[in-house]
Amino acid sequence: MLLKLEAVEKRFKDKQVLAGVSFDVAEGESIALIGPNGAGKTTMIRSILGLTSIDAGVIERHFDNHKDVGMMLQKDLFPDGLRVKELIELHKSYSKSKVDTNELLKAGDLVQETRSMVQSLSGGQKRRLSFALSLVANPKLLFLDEPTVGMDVTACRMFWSKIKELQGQGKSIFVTSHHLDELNDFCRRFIFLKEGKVAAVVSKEDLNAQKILVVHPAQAEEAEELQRRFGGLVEDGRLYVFHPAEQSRLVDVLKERQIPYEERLKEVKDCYREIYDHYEEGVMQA
Ligand SMILES: Nc1ncnc2c1ncn2[C@@H]1O[C@H](COP(=O)(O)OP(=O)(O)OP(=O)(O)O)[C@@H](O)[C@H]1O
Repeated sequence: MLLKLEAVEKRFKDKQVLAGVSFDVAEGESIALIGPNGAGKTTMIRSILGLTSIDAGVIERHFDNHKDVGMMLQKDLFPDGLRVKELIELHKSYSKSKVDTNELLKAGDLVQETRSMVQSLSGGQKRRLSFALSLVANPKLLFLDEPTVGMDVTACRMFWSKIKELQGQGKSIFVTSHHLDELNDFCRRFIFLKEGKVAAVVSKEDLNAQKILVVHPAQAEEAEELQRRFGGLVEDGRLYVFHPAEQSRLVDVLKERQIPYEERLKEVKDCYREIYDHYEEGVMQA
């Protein structure tokens, strides 16, 4: 066990952000922390890292915060007046790291930017530099808070391929992102936060064992009528039905009425729909 949270609470003035959060993380696990804006994901990461105090509960850390942890926080804050390679070497000197600078430049896809001034980098390049810096100490545990914000498609692909390589080396990854497809592909366990509590913990195995039924009626009214009878969520004229018993009852009706539908494996975004009653990529509000 690498990390264990028990009944963790955090309040900002009269706002209860974490209201009794418990879960644990094993060595080598890749965990996604999911929730709408303001759900408390960053607060939880900052609490785990000891960057913010908690009001109640226990956080057991079976790792050394200085030696074992790499992190990409939401804001990329770098000192002025340094070139990319100089900043990497400065970080290496802090942690007495023996990791090859060229490997770090490659991990952040920054070989072309080696001599660029850090403040002249684009938003996506700064994110990639943060990622390279998170790997300086060859950490066994990585905290990545919305790592791919600002990265283009190629950079995202390279980033996740590097994450896969790190997973293969047995590193533990703890990541938040609003891009649920990325999390779906790369994480093994998904923790959903709602109203300060863990609303659900879902494993990849759980997802692979569950189906979702998506109904495409010609008329929105028909989707709503079916929702009243069989439950689920109507979104963009489609009906998503989550519960197996309701799904099989509904399929009979769909066949009878010749309404098109698809059955597919459940994905992280379907869990999001089920838990928060809505899902729209990139526009997730609490
Ligand atoms: N330092 C602070 N002082 C007061 N309130 C804060 C502070 N930090 C966070 N909050 C509040 O706590 C709540 C949770 O914020 P947090 O940043 O943890 O959410 P999040 O899930 O990471 O959101 P996002 O997806 O937008 O990054 C928000 O209502 C936020 O306004």
